[in-house]
This record gives sequence, structure tokens and C-alpha cells, in this order.
Amino acid sequence: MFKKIDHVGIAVKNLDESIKVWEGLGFKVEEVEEVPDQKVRVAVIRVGESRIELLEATSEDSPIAKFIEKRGEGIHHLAIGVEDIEAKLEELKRKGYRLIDEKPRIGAGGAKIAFVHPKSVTGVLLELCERSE
Ligand SMILES: C[C@@H](C(=O)O)C(=O)SCCNC(=O)CCNC(=O)[C@H](O)C(C)(C)COP(=O)(O)OP(=O)(O)OC[C@H]1O[C@@H](n2cnc3c(N)ncnc32)[C@H](O)[C@@H]1OP(=O)(O)O
Ligand SMILES: [Co+2]
Repeated sequence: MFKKIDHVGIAVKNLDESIKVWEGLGFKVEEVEEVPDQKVRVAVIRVGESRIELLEATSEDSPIAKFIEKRGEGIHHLAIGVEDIEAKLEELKRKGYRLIDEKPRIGAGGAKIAFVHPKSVTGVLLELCERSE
């Protein structure tokens, strides 16, 4: 059911500056994409079969803006690749996990994504991610 660690999301204040930092480390940003539904701009770095997502808020009410206000920059979420996101959501709902998204939404790269509340996952914001690749 779980395919791989799809990506780690990192909340940053300024995407362009953060890209310089991460590329200085030797990483390569593959693409930068805005995801209006999530009020974020994302820089995607591939690392083997996984990705790092640098996330900048595109509005004051973005979840990233609120996160940074409260906790500063840093690791924001863990995304796991799944075969069938609807089936997984059903299962977790049945088991009593607190779902932020009952139905998947469209995320970066057109993936189907859904979040599970950190209060249900030992303090980790968990993202389920189904890609058609
Ligand atoms: C581009 C796309 C993609 O991959 O394709 C993305 O990733 S979009 C990535 C951006 N989109 C998202 O994050 C969407 C899902 N996130 C959300 O719906 C929200 O951010 C929530 C996770 C529900 C938190 O929102 P809320 O308004 O409740 O904020 P809050 O500060 O009151 O947080 C409530 C409690 O959760 C904790 N909390 C908040 N954000 C957290 C995080 N990222 N990791 C771990 N804990 C977190 C807070 O410390 C607080 O705990 P205490 O009460 O103990 O202090
Ligand atoms: Co993500």
C-alpha cells in the first residue's frame, strides 16, 4: 500500500533565497510551481526516488505562513506515496484518525494529496500522495 517516502515538505520564508541555500548544498531544483489551492509556491528537488519540497506562503492565511509565524522555518510535513489514496483515507477514517482532507485534492505535479492531522500522527503532519507516474 505504501510505495515510498514521496517528499519532505520544508516551510521557508523566502523561496528564492532558500533555493540558493539548497542549490549551494549541491541539490538541484527541478521545477517551481504555484499551488493556489494550498496557497503555496513550491520548489521541487529530486533526491533519488524521493523529493524535497521547499514551500513558501502565497498569502497571509496560507498554512505555511501560520506555521512559520508559530514555529519558524523548518520541516513541515512528511508525504508518503500510496497506491490508492481513496482506499487509504477510508481505512484511516474507519480507524479513527483525524483527516484534514476526507477527499483528495490536487497538489504539486498534479498528484492526488490528502493530509492527516498531526494530533493523530504523533505530532507529524502526514500527507498521503498518489502519483500517476
Ligand atoms: C504542495 C502540496 C503538495 O505536496 O502537493 C503541499 O504539500 S501543500 C502544504 C501546505 N498545506 C497544508 O499544510 C494543508 C494541511 N495543513 C492544515 O490543514 C493546517 O496547517 C493544520 C495542520 C490543520 C494546522 O492548522 P491550524 O490552523 O490548526 O494551526 P495551529 O497552529 O492551530 O495547529 C494546531 C496544532 O497542530 C500543530 N501543528 C500545526 N501545523 C503542524 C505541522 N506542520 N506539523 C506538526 N504539528 C503542526 C500546532 O502546533 C498545534 O498544536 P498545539 O496546539 O499542540 O500547539
Ligand atoms: Co507536500
